[in-house]
Amino acid sequence: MERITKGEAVVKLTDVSFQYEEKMVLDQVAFTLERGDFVGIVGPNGSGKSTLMKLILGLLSPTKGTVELFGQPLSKFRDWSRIGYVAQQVAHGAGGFPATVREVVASGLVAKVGLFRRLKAHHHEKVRDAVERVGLTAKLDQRIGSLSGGQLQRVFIARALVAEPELLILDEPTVGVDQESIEQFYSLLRSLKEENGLTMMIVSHDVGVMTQWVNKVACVQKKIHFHGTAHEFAHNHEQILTQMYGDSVKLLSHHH
Ligand SMILES: Nc1ncnc2c1ncn2[C@@H]1O[C@H](COP(=O)(O)OP(=O)(O)OP(=O)(O)O)[C@@H](O)[C@H]1O
Repeated sequence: MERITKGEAVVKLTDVSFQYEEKMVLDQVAFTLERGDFVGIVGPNGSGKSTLMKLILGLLSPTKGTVELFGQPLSKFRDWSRIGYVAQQVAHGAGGFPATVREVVASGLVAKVGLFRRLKAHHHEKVRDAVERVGLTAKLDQRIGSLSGGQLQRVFIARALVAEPELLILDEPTVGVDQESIEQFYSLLRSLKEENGLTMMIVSHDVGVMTQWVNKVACVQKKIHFHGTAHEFAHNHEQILTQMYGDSVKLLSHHH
């Protein structure tokens, strides 16, 4: 598998518009994610963040414009194991589900192994390795219902990493995680990114914390209102957020 070198586009959206029936959700969006980026996506409720992710994951097709993944048009892209996805979780929604950490993480190999194939020894090795990378080796055979919100999120990260993706996409992964664990969570993401040479994209409403850990920020509300370094965002965030959210920007100020 040819790995793209730093600076090249892992994701490229050109002039992308998307509408659900009559409703225009994204309007002529240009967006590039370069290899090695850790991008935080910011925007109010209903501003099109999840839609942007679904377009990148191939779950939706643009009404207009083109999406390219690893230099290939979406229609030709096949190797989805290059992209890991951590879906939005309902807090502790998986609590009653009687699967162990090992089983949940192994389910991340479906794209590689096939749904009904038996896992081989080297697959079990990958599962143990992914669990170790998120620091949950001691919980390998515990049921996920017994874990805290923060631990559960790490299980989902391990599941997304087990197939060794190059791009990891996370949709509001800190919902249901307590404030103290959120910092640990971002710290883990950053070290996973560095150790594995990952490109990452994260949507989160905890803007104040998130923007301290990412290196780029993109603000989405139908269009891309801002796309730059986290440093540039930090210097202009009041202006950028007021433009998007109005007065509620004050809600964020206690983080700074
Ligand atoms: N399947 C659908 N059919 C019709 N409209 C939809 C559908 N999914 C989303 N929408 C609408 O599209 C808009 C953008 O939704 P999207 O989920 O992308 O926003 P978001 O920024 O991720 O929001 P949130 O922060 O609340 O998760 C919203 O107005 C939403 O109501």
